[in-house]
Amino acid sequence: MSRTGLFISFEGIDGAGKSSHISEVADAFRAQGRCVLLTREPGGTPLAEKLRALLLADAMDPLTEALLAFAGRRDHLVQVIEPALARGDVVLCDRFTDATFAYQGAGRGFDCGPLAVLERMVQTGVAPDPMRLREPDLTVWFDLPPEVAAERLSHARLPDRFESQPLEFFRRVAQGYADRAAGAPQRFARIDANQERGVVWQQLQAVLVARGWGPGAAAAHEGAA
Ligand SMILES: Nc1ncnc2c1ncn2[C@@H]1O[C@H](COP(=O)(O)OP(=O)(O)OP(=O)(O)O)[C@@H](O)[C@H]1O
Ligand SMILES: Cc1cn([C@H]2C[C@H](O)[C@@H](COP(=O)(O)O)O2)c(=O)[nH]c1=O
Repeated sequence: MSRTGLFISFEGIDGAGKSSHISEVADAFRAQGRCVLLTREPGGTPLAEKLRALLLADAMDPLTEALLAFAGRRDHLVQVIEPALARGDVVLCDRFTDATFAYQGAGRGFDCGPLAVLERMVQTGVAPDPMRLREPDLTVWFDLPPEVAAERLSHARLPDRFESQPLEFFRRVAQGYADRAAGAPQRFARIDANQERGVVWQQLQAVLVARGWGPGAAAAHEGAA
């Protein structure tokens, strides 16, 4: 019996708590007998990981950032995400295209029109229906005030090129995510990330249950790939 692949992305400003919770979501799906692919953007393939290293370290203008992000995304979709979805796997991706709209669009102030053109070029021609725009089935948005995220990160690690940006940059990025969520309310689920870990996890579980992907949902995944 084949299963339908699921594509879930996790979004939010730096330090919002995505990475801390993705492995719990992976365990929840594995407990249902699902194969889970954990991946990330920028990155996810050898080529895209090289582009990630450039994006996070080298100075460049916003268009160059956007082009590198989308180039890596195309490779990631073709090499990793689409084959996993075709197998019926659950793909859990730490960031996807909403990050480009939030960081390069809202954060850097780059025009969203060309980003939307790139989104369509990069994310079509990969799914079984070549006209279909490949998007996550669900985007979990960790919403956290930038001040709280900065405080959390100050104890966590050395900042990269994005994490070193001022609070005002992250206020714009957060607004960018809010705008993306408002534009796709069925795809987005907002998590109040300004809660202790256990409460954040409870919210995540509630999102999975609401989508029919909670504990005991294995039978519901059976179907055409
Ligand atoms: N609910 C929470 N309460 C307090 N601290 C938290 C919570 N969740 C995560 N943290 C801590 O906040 C820091 C950032 O968390 P994490 O790395 O998961 O964020 P992230 O969204 O993946 O960030 P980035 O996108 O920059 O990688 C870590 O030190 C983590 O231990
Ligand atoms: C996909 C994507 C990411 N970014 C930024 C956002 C983060 O600051 C870094 C990735 O670091 P993380 O610790 O793995 O979250 O890259 C971006 O600016 N544009 C994008 O499209």
